[in-house]
Amino acid sequence: MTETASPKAPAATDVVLRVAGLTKRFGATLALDKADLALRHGTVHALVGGNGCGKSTTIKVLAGVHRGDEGRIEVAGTAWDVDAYDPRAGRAAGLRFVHQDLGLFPQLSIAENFAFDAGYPTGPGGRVQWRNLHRRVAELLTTYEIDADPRTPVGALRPAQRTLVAICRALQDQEGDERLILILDEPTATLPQHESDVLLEAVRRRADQGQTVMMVSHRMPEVLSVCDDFTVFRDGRTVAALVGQRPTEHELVRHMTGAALARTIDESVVPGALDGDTPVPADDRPAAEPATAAADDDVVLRVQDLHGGPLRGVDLELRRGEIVGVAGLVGSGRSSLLRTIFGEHRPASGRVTVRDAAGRVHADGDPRTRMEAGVAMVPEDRAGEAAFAELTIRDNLSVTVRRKYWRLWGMSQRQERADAADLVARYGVRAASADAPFTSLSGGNQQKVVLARWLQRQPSLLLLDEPTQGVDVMSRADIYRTVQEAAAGGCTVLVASSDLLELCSLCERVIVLQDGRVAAHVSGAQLTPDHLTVLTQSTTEPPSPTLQGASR
Ligand SMILES: Nc1ncnc2c1ncn2[C@@H]1O[C@H](COP(=O)(O)OP(=O)(O)OP(=O)(O)O)[C@@H](O)[C@H]1O
Repeated sequence: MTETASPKAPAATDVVLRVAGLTKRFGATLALDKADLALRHGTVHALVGGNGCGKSTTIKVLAGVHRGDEGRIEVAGTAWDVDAYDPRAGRAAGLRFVHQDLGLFPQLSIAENFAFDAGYPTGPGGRVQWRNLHRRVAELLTTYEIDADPRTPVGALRPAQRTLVAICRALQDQEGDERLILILDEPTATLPQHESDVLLEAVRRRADQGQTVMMVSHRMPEVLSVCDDFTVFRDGRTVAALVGQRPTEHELVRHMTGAALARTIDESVVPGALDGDTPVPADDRPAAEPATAAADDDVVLRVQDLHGGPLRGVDLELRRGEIVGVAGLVGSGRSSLLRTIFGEHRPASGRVTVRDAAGRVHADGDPRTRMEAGVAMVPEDRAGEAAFAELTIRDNLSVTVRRKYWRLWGMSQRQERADAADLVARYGVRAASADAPFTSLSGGNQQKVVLARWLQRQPSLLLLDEPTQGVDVMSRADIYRTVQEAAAGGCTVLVASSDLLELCSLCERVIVLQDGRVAAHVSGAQLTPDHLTVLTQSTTEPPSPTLQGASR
């Protein structure tokens, strides 16, 4: 395969969705630059590329959220110039979308979520025919092999089940119609490994039965395991269309980055992070010393018998410069642990002490006092919780270090601008300029900005919740490198992640939470994704396989 692998054009009769020469500008930003895409009937198609390369914009043009500037769209034989494209006609021709936020109402039952979309069946006098609704939804759930009762609230479902319910709902009006084309925007971004496996198996089965699926994902191993065809975007252009081929992860990354940058990543400080392997041969890892062996003045974080929310008696000690991971299923208490340490949640009982850079020990506090003590926290929902959407990228970068720009005569905008430009370059933020609005950034680039903002504070304790969710494979290597450099400089890092490979790449040791308790400490040769998968799922896992008959 060459860098701009000349696309092996799918046979015209096979193609059920074709995007040709699609261009889209947002002001000065050229988001799509004559991009092409062709989906073959009955295949799973991966649309991949770095943050900000135009994947979501393509989906949004197809869904009618944005109007394209130039190009053509063809769905099931009907073609439009983009300025005449009507998303309702696209839908009538078979396009169906499941966006990352799923658009489900967690407090409503599965059946009500279906009815919300398609309407409630009613009888004489407009009364809702609940029995009909439940029967119809139960049939659909059976077809999709979702092992759940239509009366179950969506919020009680496991994550992969929720995504499957959203998929099933999107297809409900014409279930079984092979003309439907399902478009999934990062369906597995928030799912732990075993949950994404369940989802991907279901997607694969649908394609084997004739459904066409396109998915966007930053997780290379998973697209390689499930997809038939690959389209790679770079800077808004199609740089490779790989039809019926099995590229390697390195080949895909080379297309995404251009060969020169791919070489840099190959030599990244996280060997193996692109290979889907355990990064460092397990036997070569130094076994982590038990935390209790640490000299007292070396302990930066001490958590003692912590209770509150889902947490049930957590004990933990982190030494200066350590990177420690937190693994666990959704609901195991990962995020609550980080938030309680940061002072956002008040513990019911127990104690959290933090040692600042000057060696002073601070007992429980709120987020403000924690920040003063040198603690930084990057939450999971960065765009929603951690960013100032209405401000510029520069404002978002400088907001935590504003004091340093004050001079006798006022703010030094020049210094602030120079620092912002430096951070934008260092973290590979793809933006028209640092003065662009934060909301104009792609999802992955928003995350890079929030991370950059906190890391520049040079915290003594850094709490990271899902630090690379939605971040492209190239930037992920940059982020790992930055975190490791911070740790080498004395920063202590506690990182919660559902990406077990990430934990093994980044951490010296990992604690496994189950139902709010520390179920295991893992380090040295034991620290492998497979072993962590077993530990996170053992004993307290709810019993049901999500899909009846799913082979796992
Ligand atoms: N509403 C908007 N206003 C201005 N610029 C935008 C808007 N939406 C997207 N862009 C810009 O268009 C480019 C493509 O963004 P897009 O969201 O399509 O990328 P993406 O490939 O989906 O990225 P990610 O993987 O980070 O989600 C980016 O430079 C982004 O900043």
